[in-house]
Amino acid sequence: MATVDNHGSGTQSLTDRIAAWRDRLVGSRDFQSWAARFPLTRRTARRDGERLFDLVAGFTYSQVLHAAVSLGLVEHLANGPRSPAELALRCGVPPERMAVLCQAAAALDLLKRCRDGRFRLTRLGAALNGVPGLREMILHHSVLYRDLAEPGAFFRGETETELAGFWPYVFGADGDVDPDVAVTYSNLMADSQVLVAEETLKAIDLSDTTALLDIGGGTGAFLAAVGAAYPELALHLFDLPAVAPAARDRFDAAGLSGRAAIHSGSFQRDPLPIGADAISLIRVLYDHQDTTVRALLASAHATLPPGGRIVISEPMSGGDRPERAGDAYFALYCLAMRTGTVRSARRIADLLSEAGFVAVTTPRVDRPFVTRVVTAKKA
Ligand SMILES: CC(C)=CCC/C(C)=C/CC/C(C)=C/C=C/C(C)=C/C=C/C=C(C)/C=C/C=C(C)/C=C/C=C(C)/C=C/CC(C)(C)O
Ligand SMILES: C[S@@+](CC[C@H](N)C(=O)[O-])C[C@H]1O[C@@H](n2cnc3c(N)ncnc32)[C@H](O)[C@@H]1O
Repeated sequence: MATVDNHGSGTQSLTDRIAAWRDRLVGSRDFQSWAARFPLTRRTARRDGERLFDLVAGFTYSQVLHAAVSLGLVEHLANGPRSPAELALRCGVPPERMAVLCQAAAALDLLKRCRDGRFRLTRLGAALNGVPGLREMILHHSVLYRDLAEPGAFFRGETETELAGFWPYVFGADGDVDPDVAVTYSNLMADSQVLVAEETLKAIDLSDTTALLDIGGGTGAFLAAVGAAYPELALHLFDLPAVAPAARDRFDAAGLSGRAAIHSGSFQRDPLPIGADAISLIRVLYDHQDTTVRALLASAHATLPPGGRIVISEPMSGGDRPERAGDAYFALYCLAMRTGTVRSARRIADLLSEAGFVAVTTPRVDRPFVTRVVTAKKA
C-alpha cells in the first residue's frame, strides 16, 4: 500500500487517508443533513442515527431491565397480562410511574402492550425467567454500575472498584471469608454455570476420557453436568478449601458420589491431583494475570499423561474481531475485578502452546456470549 507523509506524524497509508476523509465527511453536519434527505443514503443515515442513539441511551435500557426484575414485574406477569395499576399495587410503585416502566419495558421488547392497555411478557421477557441465574446476574450489576459511574476515571484506573470485593475467592481467600458471602458467591457461580456447561459440552467430546479433573470447579456444577452426560467418567474437583467441600451435597444429590472425588487446595500453592487424563478450566483463567495462568497451565501440562487433554471454557475477547460480549462487557467486568483479563481464543491458544500443549482447537460454539472453548493435548 502506498504511503504518504502525514505532516510530521509518521506515514499514512492510502486506506488510512481514505478513512480519514470518510470520517471528516460523515462527521460534518452538512453531510449528515444531506444524507438524511438523499434517497440512496437516507436509510443508512437513519439506521446509524438509531444505532448511535442506542449506545447513548443504552445504560437506561439496562436500568429498565434491572427495575423490571428487581421490582418483580417479570415475576408478576409470568401468569398472564396485568394492568399497570395492578402491577403498581403488587410492586409497590406509584401507578403513574409503573405506567412509565411498563411502557419502557414494552419499548425494549420485554413486555407487549395489549389492546386493552394491559401488559404481558414478550418471548424475550418470558425467556428471562428460564435462564438460570440471570435474575441474580442482572441484580448484581448494581455493583458494576456504581463502579462505572465515572467511566473516564474507571479507564484511567482511578476507581476503587466495589466489584472486586463481591467475589472473594477470586483473590484466593480461604477460610477467613463470611460463610454467607461464600454461599451467595457459589450460588451465583453455580446457577450461571448451567448454560456454560451446556455450551461447553456441545463443543467437546469426552467419550474417550476416563477421568476429568475440573480445576477451580467451584461447587461442582460443571462436573455434575459432565457426570450426567458421561455415565462412565470419573470426576475430580479441585478448588479452594473454602469452596470445594460444598460440592459434596451436589454430588450426593446427583447420585455421583461414587465416582466424584473432591480435592481442596490452591493451584497457586499446592500440587494438582494426579490421575486424570483430561483437565477442564471453566471460567478460571480470566480471573488471573498471565503469570498465574502460565504457572497453572504448566502444572496442568505436568499433571496430565501423554495424550491427555485440556479444555478451557470461558467468555473470550474477539481479538482481531472485537465483539460485544467479550470486549464491551466481560473485558470491563474483568477490569472492575482488577485481578484478571479477558483473553482471545488466539491468546489462550498461545499460552497453551507455551506451556507445551499441542493440537490446539477452538470448536465453534452457538452462544459465544455465554462461553467460548479452546482445547489442546499433551503430546
Ligand atoms: C412457543 C412458540 C409459539 C414459539 C417458540 C419460538 C422459540 C423457539 C423461541 C425461543 C425461546 C427461547 C427458548 C429462548 C431462550 C433464550 C435464552 C436461553 C437466553 C439466554 C440468555 C443468556 C444470557 C443473557 C446470559 C448472560 C450471562 C451473563 C451476563 C453472565 C455473566 C457472568 C459473569 C459476570 C461471571 C463472572 C465471573 C467472574 C467473577 C468474572 O469470574
Ligand atoms: C469464576 S469461578 C468459576 C467456578 C466454576 N468453574 C464455574 O464456571 O462456575 C472461579 C473458581 O476458581 C476458584 N479458584 C480461584 N483461585 C483458586 C486457586 N488458587 N486454587 C483453586 N481454585 C481457585 C474459585 O474458588 C472459583 O470457584
